[in-house]
Formats: sequence, structure tokens, C-alpha cells
Amino acid sequence: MTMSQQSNRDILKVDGLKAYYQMNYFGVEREVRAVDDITMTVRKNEVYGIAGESSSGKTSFIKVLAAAIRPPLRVVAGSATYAFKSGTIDVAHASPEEIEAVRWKHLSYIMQGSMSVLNPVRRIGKTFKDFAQRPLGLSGRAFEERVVHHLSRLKLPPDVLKAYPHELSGGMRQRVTIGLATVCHPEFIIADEPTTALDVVVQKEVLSLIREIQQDMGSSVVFVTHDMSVHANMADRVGIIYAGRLVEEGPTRQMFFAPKHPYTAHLVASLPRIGDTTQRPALEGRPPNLADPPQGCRFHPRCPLAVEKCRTQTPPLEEVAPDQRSACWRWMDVEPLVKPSAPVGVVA
Ligand SMILES: Nc1ncnc2c1ncn2[C@@H]1O[C@H](COP(=O)(O)OP(=O)(O)OP(=O)(O)O)[C@@H](O)[C@H]1O
Repeated sequence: MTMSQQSNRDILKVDGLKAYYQMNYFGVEREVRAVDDITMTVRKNEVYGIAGESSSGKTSFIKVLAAAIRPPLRVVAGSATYAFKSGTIDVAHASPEEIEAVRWKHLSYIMQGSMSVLNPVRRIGKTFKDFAQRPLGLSGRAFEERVVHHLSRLKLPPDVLKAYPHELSGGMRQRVTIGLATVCHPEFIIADEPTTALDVVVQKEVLSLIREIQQDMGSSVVFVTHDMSVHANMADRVGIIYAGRLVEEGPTRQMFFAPKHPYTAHLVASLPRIGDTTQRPALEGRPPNLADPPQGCRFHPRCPLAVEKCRTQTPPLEEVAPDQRSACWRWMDVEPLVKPSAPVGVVA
């Protein structure tokens, strides 16, 4: 794909992406359709939040975006094309060498659990060298100064470079991970549950740090969390994934107060609010088994609005309001379960 086909404001275009776990147990083929036909874009300089219940395919999706997939997960269709300053790259089909060339400098990934990226037997300073020295093209003193300066922005003392991961607190380790992911000033940052496992105070600190760095550098961020209050506070736009599909996306406020998909309405209503004691109907059931998803709209077995058509025909993701797309045959009948007057993002 060339730049001219991709809108100038977009940095990432995902087109008809399908990524399945393909396994073979004693001769029996099994396929889990974790990402099943997702089309969306991410704009330059925006924070795009991805939400959805456990096992909906969020991590699998952003693994493809982060060019971090390994068998049994395979891209079976579609593309994920970045328009970086250095050129365009479809990470769903790029070679390891092509990915290596954009990794950290243009595209970085903050994985679930900070320990997964930090080598327990390597000092933090060495890990910074492994990650960042080559992409930054600096050596010796200049490289060290750059890293120390970056760490200071993250309120980390230079001493952490001498430490081993286990010598740091969880919050410090998470800041180190963010430091690694941002030191090369990447154009695109992907973060998977960047704050789970941290206490609430550290969570807030880490999130405002990611936001601050994103604004300073003009980067785009895609992050995943099932915590709707984090979306309310962080995201410019939110995309909701259900059973491997993007079922709704739109500007954060609209998603909270004027959702056009019944699943979104339930998800945002699950966020506790100060002073709001309204009883809301709980969403019954569980997301479907992605080895054998239901026909039609995958949400229909749990949907209070489902009609016959929903059981047989897949609703397309269509624009239903300015900048808002929903994949629901009955989007016009979706009632918000949250009042616009209620403060958003307050976790009890
Ligand atoms: N290594 C794997 N092999 C086979 N199936 C997998 C593997 N990893 C994930 N899956 C399946 O793929 C589907 C999507 O999982 P994924 O981890 O992407 O969901 P998620 O929305 O990120 O969930 P969570 O919020 O729990 O992290 C699930 O059905 C899951 O069981």
C-alpha cells in the first residue's frame, strides 16, 4: 500500500484482518478465530483504547499490530499497514528483517506484565543497550546521557541502570518498561494492560506518564484494558471487541453516553460512579467459544435486543453517528444505560 491510498491523518490502517490459532492435537485440527475480520484505522497523535471481556481477542489483535505473533497464532487474511516517516510497512506480512528495522524506533510494545520484557539476569542498563543503542545510533557517553535524561522524565534515578529487575518495586519496573518503549521516541506505542497488577496510585501515575509522553512526542498509542475507567480517562477513541470482532468504535464520550451497540451499553454501565446507585441489569452468559462461534451477530445469544435477523446475518460495522461505527442491526434502539450527568472514570 502507498501513502496516497492511506489518509494523511492515519498512521495505521487495519484491513479485513483475520488471525487464528491453528492447532493440531493428535491429528485433530482446531482453529480459534481470535481476530476475525477487523477493519479500523488509528490516527496520528491519538490514543485509541481497546476494550472487551476476557478472551475476546484483544491481546491477539494487538500482538498482530505489534508484529509480535508466534505460532500457533497466524495471520490468515488482511493487513495491518503503518505509514511511518521512514515508509509504509504491512506488519502482518513483513519479514523479520523489515520488522527489526521499525521495532522500538517507530513501533514499540509495552507487553502485559513488565517482567516479560526485562531479563531477570541482566542489569537494566544492559537491557537499555540491547533495545535502544542501535535504533538511536548513539554510543558511549551520548547514549548514556540520553537514557539518563529519559529516565529522569519518568522520575527514575540513574541508579536503576545498575539494578537488576528484582531489586525494583513493581511500579518502578513498569516505569522502566515504559522508558524502554519510549526512549527511541517511537511514532506508535502499543500497550497491553499497562497498569494491571499495579496499585491504584501507581496506576494513575503510569497512565498519566504514557499520556504525557504521547503528547510530547506526538505519537499514537493503542492500549488494551478491560478497565473502563482507564478508557474514560485516557482514550480519545474507544474500540470494543467482542468475540474476535470490532463491534463498535467512536469518540470516548459518545461511547459512554450514546453507545450504539447493546454490548457497549453494558460494558460502560459496569463502571462504578460516585453517588450513582441505579441498579442495572447484569449481562448474562459468557462470550462464545471462538473455535465454534455462533452464526450471525456473535453477541445475539446474550443480547436483549436480538431478533431473528441477528441470528442469521452478520451486521456490518457502519457509521451510525459522526465518527462512530457500530455493527448492530438494531443500533437505533440501543438505550444508553448511563446518564450524561454522571461523572465518568470514578472507580470506587
Ligand atoms: N496460545 C494460544 N493457543 C490457543 N488459543 C489461544 C492462545 N492464546 C489465546 N488463545 C485463545 O484466543 C482467544 C482470544 O484470546 P486473547 O488472549 O486474545 O483475548 P483477550 O481479550 O486479550 O483476553 P484477556 O483480557 O483475558 O487477556 C481466546 O479464546 C483464547 O482462549
